Amino acid sequence: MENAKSVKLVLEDGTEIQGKSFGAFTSAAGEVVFSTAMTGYPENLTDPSFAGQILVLTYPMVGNYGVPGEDLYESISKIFESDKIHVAGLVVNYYSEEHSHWHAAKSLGDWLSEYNIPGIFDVDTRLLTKKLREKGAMLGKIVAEDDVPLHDPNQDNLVAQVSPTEVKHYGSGSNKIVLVDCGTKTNIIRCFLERDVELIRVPWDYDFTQLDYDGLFLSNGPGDPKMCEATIGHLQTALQQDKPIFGICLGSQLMGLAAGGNTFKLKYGHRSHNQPVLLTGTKRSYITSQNHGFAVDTDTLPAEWEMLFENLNDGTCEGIKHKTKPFFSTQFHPEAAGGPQDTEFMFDDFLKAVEEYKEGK
Ligand SMILES: NC(=O)CC[C@H](N)C(=O)O
Repeated sequence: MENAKSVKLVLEDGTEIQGKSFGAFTSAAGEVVFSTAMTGYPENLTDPSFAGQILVLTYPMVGNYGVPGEDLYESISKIFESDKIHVAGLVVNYYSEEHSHWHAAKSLGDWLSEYNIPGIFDVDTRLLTKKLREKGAMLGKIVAEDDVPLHDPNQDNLVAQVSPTEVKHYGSGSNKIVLVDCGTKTNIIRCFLERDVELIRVPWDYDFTQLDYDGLFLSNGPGDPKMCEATIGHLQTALQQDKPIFGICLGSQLMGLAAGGNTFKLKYGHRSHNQPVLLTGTKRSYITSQNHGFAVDTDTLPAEWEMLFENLNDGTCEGIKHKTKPFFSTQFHPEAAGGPQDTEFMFDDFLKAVEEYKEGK
């Protein structure tokens, strides 16, 4: 892009990296995290779990397939993971303003501008990632004209900012599932609606314990799971019963906390489409899509709980399960979007548990 204005990326350790502006020419602060996924920027940027984060992409060329046009299905997006861009900023190496794809409606830069989100390109994102791997995720900011203070998004209740304020109903089916929306990705809703499910989507702090349902689902979401006290409280009531519960990512962390375990912040998190996980007690591994900065500390889980999946790169917890009740979770994203769909069977496993519960098994 000729004529691109200069902007810089500043990290909390004092590092300053000069680059060029695309998207909105504005300043923004957040937590600087990296993803090694090779594709999927329309999905990543709209994933509410990225709220408050400046996303660094290691894949060297970004923007070449543009951004698809909006398309709705059951009043939710068919394409995007929510109805807006959630990242605070985007850092790439080569930005391809010229895009080409049958479904592209606009360029990545124009899309970022629409939501007033700054992008910076001409940054050696692999070198930057090595730094983030050594020092851990850092606070940082993209600075255009006006400077902004550094800001730690993990001190905010980000879930309250991205969760809906109203209850919504979707689909029809024989299994009534309550989805606690802490910032759900729409592909989770799509995965349920492709199955025999009537979905009741409720806000993060809604008292779902009063509802009539067959199974409870806890969504992904941004920030520190310990901010979700209201959800954890309601969940503790649900854990006293026997109705199946399934959680993904933040949902897995909330299940761990409600069970009495602890969560901790990972050094730099897992964000990519090729994270290997091992199903506990087997030699079976799966390649999974991930986006998280916190994890359940398996050692703190009460005796009735155990680790369901383990990350094969660093041994951290990738899901938990109750030893006797149908409560289980994945730290990774079985709904993918983007990334491999190899673990989508987790939705079938959950619905099987729901049907067995209804049959009184
Ligand atoms: N994708 C998610 O749900 C992320 C959960 C949590 N905010 C974390 O970073 O660990």
